[in-house]
Amino acid sequence: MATQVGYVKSVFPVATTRKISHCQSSLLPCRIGYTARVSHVPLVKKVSSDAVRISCCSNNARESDFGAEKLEETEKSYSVVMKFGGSSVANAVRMKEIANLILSFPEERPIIVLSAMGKTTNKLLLAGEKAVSCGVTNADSIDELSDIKDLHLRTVEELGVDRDVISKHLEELEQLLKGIAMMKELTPRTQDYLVSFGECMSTRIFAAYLNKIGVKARQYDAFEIGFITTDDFTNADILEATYPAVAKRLHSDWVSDPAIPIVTGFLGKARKSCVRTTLGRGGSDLTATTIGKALGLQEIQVWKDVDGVLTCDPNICPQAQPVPYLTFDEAAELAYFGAQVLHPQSMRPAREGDIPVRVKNSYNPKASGTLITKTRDMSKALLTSIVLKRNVTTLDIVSTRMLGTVGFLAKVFSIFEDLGISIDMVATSEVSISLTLDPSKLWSRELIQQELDYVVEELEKISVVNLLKNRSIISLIGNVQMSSKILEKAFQVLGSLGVNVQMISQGASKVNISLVVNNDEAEQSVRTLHKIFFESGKLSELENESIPENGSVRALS
Ligand SMILES: Nc1ncnc2c1ncn2[C@@H]1O[C@H](COP(=O)(O)OP(=O)(O)O)[C@@H](O)[C@H]1O
Ligand SMILES: N[C@@H](CC(=O)OP(=O)(O)O)C(=O)O
Repeated sequence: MATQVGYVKSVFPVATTRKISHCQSSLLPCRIGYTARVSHVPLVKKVSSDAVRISCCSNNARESDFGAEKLEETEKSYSVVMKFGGSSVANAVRMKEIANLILSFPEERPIIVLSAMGKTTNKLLLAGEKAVSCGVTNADSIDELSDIKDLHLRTVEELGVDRDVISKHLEELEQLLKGIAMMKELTPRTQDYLVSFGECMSTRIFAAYLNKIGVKARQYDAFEIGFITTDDFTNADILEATYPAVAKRLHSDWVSDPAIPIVTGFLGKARKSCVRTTLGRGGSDLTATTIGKALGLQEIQVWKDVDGVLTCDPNICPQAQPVPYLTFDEAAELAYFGAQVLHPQSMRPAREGDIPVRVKNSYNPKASGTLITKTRDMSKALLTSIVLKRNVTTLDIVSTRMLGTVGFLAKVFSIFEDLGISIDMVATSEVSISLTLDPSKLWSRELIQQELDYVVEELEKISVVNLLKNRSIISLIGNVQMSSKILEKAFQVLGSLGVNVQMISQGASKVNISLVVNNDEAEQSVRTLHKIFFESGKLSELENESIPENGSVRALS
């Protein structure tokens, strides 16, 4: 395609060197009234008073090709989004530390995303369950409500901010629990409304504290600034309309009255019913990456209570080590297959916007953490991380009719589609399919036993079905180009433990090999695999290829 040079009346507030890939279409906020030099651009279309859509059809165009002629420092908008999880803002002391941490990066122009304080979300869920249960007639008797009130009022007091910033929320929360106790009804929709109080209060307290110490901050409820989601309460998906809406709102506020935005994580607004939704547990990570993509920021930072993404869940393997670099694909597989450290959907916006994600430890900011990017040097990589997903159900579906039959797989999958049950892993042969069902999607649904019975009933019309519960998926995240080496070692380890692998699948993502084993054998298997791959020498990298002999595997187990 021939290079074209044109001029539009706009300025991009975000100065990045992000590469715009071939024929990618980006919606970027800009300010009207400035002249920007635009090259390689066959199509520039104004879509609102302060945004243009650029369709770029050049292989090598970079965002800097679209830079403003004169972009003053003061005109630059945000550079980074920093998300702090519940453990990072658990009390007044932690909030003060987080404020200092933010201020220790004076060169950044951050947007802050916060989760609810400490275990507040769990307590709100428990309070809801108690309110709806028999025997509870009044919210006053729910201990979790008292704990939530104590924590938030104590924090306000210790930070020296006005308790008015949350007093209305605490009153409303009590009223809501009274209503639930009276009606004995707690729908997923009400549950989302109930848990939203956590983030609404943490952000108000923190914004008030920053203002008190002289740092201008502004609180935002995500459901008021354009986070539009599906109406799937408790696990809503972010809709495309979110990106321009959020960018427009945050950007125009910055232009008219600059202040650090403090945004509620985890929350959105249902497109159809217009009420509050939540993005699934741990959803504040997704809020952060959505903001990162919406504003085309330089970096997305998620601050946790561990030194980054680790080689394994530290609760299973206390020796787990931080992984310095990951690709979006690796991080997404790791999150999807059960590593609590990242929300399963959170990598999607970052990958689409090609924005680096840095996972850092708010308790140990000096630790370098994990940097997640589109690509990394995989030439020496073997294994990156081991992930365990427990309580998985597997189905073995055997049909003699599958041999040479058209449409058998389609029929099987349509049965799951009709019921909205998602499948994690699939392995097929000429006459059989084995698959695993996602436990988080499965067991949170009330009708599940009936639904499973129905699935089996439907499948039995065309096959012989064997349903097996209490299984676990061990996912080996790494360089699947080296799958023979990884599997050779993994099977040596599992064989020495007497563990029978019931199913194996190597996904198209090229970064994940998943193995199904019994629940009661899973943790020991993961611990031993971790010892062999990560603790005995550097087997996780190809540089040092000396694989221990069988004997040493046994010795370690
Ligand atoms: N592979 C892993 N790497 C890092 N942490 C993990 C991993 N698997 C599980 N975890 C757990 O995830 C926790 C951090 O995630 P989370 O609690 O959601 O953080 P936050 O609430 O700060 O966002 C860690 O404390 C750790 O126990
Ligand atoms: N507070 C919500 C959302 C969240 O992201 O929390 P955290 O960042 O603490 O995992 C939850 O507990 O699920």
